[in-house]
Amino acid sequence: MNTPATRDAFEARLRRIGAERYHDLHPFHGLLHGGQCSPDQVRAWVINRYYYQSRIPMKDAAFLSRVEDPALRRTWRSRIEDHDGSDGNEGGIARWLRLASAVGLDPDYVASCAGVLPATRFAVDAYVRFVRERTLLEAVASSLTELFAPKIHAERIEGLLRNYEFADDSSLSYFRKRLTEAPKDVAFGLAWVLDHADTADRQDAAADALIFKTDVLWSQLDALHSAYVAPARIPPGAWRPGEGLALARAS
Ligand SMILES: O=C(O)c1cc(C(=O)O)c2c(n1)C(=O)C(=O)c1cc(C(=O)O)[nH]c1-2
Repeated sequence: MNTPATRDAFEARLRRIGAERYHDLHPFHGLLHGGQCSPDQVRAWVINRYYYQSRIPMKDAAFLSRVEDPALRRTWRSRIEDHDGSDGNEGGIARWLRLASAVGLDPDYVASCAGVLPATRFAVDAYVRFVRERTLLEAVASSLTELFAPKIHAERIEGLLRNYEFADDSSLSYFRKRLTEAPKDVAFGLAWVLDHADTADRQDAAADALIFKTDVLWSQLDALHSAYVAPARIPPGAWRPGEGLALARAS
């Protein structure tokens, strides 16, 4: 049997996956953060990314339903509240819909998930299914893309504020809040994975789960780029510019 890598070497392997494959490297993020997206391209991103946001608490609920350890459940359940809200905290989904309004979309339209690209659905649904069906180690490891998220959230806040009129403290509050939520989640998740990936096979499985998750994120941006960046190829049934606008702006 292969001997496992040391804790430090294994952590370095996970971080290398992020350095090579995380979606901060995707050209669509370059366009978005650099101010080169049209209002409709920003809207398409907001609509499709909402689908990811809306499924995150569902995948965390799927995870919780499989955990037998009350201590692990107690720690993990705050992830659901971070998105769904709780007393005194409006939650990430409501904050995302504030962003939708700020870019001129009807939040009810966005929340309906009508117009989400088929490939976005396939990728995101695959993530929920992965967490429901694979080992707990693979499920936790797949959330570790969040190791790399604070950097992209900080870049996004800075880039959107600099380049787009809709961007202000209210419309970007989702990302500002994630800057404190994500590090707490991921510190726990990383320690848990390092503790539980105690054989070479388990380390390989955890690394593969993280790679799978980088693919889930990358595919969503591929779908957006293909549909909405010239030469745009919007699939049948997906959002078309002019649809789902807030009434005041549509007239
Ligand atoms: O904006 C981003 O690039 C980004 C990436 C990720 C991620 O790496 O999966 C998450 C988020 N944001 C995020 O806001 C979020 O709540 C979140 C939860 C999770 C997860 O897998 O449980 N990832 C992410």
